[in-house]
Amino acid sequence: MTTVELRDVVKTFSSPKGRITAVDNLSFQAKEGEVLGILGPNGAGKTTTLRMIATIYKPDKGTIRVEGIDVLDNPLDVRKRIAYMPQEPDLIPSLSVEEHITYYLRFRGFSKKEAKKRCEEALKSFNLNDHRRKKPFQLSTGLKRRVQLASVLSAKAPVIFLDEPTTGLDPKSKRNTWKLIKDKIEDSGATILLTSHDLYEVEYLADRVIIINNGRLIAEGTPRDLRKRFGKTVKVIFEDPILISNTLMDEFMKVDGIKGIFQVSENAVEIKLDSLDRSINNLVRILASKELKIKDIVTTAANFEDVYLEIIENSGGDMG
Ligand SMILES: Nc1ncnc2c1ncn2[C@@H]1O[C@H](COP(=O)(O)OP(=O)(O)OP(=O)(O)O)[C@@H](O)[C@H]1O
Repeated sequence: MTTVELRDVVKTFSSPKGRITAVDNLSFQAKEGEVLGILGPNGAGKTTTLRMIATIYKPDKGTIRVEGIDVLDNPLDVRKRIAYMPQEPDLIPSLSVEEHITYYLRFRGFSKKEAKKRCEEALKSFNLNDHRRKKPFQLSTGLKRRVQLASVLSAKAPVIFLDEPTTGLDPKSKRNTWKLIKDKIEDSGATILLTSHDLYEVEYLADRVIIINNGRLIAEGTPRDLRKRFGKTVKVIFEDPILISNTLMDEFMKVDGIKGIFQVSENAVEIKLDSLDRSINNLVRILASKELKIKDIVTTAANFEDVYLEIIENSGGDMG
């Protein structure tokens, strides 16, 4: 079932330089139980989009629905369906861990009894029992994040925003937090909208990603699909050792679609193509014409970060 749906959404702001189009005819959907990564350089329009879904901003044009409810028709009902974990750990300094979780659940509309019960469950399942009476100043950044996650996830909202959930964490705490998020959201059934500049995080957590630049959707798919679609480097392994002389290099570089050639071992080269679909035939043709004995041609696994940067670059956009 579709939980979040945006159709042709436009949002403009006035600025000293005139009107800025922050979100430009954006359409996308997120399904129940899906983790949707929202990627894009600084200023791409991610926060504005999330704020419109959360009914903080009103779209100028287009429709946004959360569980079928239009954000303009019934903003309060939409808000009730969304739990938000902000970028900065926003724990209230005077509250202990257990007070914070209970307070958050009370604020989300749970009765005192239900909030207490859910808090106990959260303390147990997020391994926070030993820290339950500590105040934020006694907690590491990783633990503060865990308290935030415990609060947000125990509210059982159908839509959860995770805004840069591991910013400021060291690599080990980051990995622990990713694992925790993955474990806890797996059977929550919630739709998670995840924004992050950490491409490894997104690849690990997201089922699907959308990439936004200048307010527009420029790519959409699973991280794996995008890697396949945009990863354009092939490794050619020859039967015999080969030396890529300058003359041979020039000949390769003249072929339509070949953007670079690098010797990676005595019998292998990596070749960067401008499109895997279109250019592979030209590559095979030139290799055949040289009578080089080929052992194997493999698409090298493009790293998701390279793929992302390439997508942004191809969209003609500013890199942030
Ligand atoms: N309240 C506002 N008033 C005026 N302009 C705004 C406002 N909010 C955002 N903008 C502008 O809209 C554009 C999109 O900004 P937005 O914050 O949505 O980008 P973002 O993708 O979230 O960036 P980041 O990754 O840096 O958080 C930017 O040009 C920004 O300056």
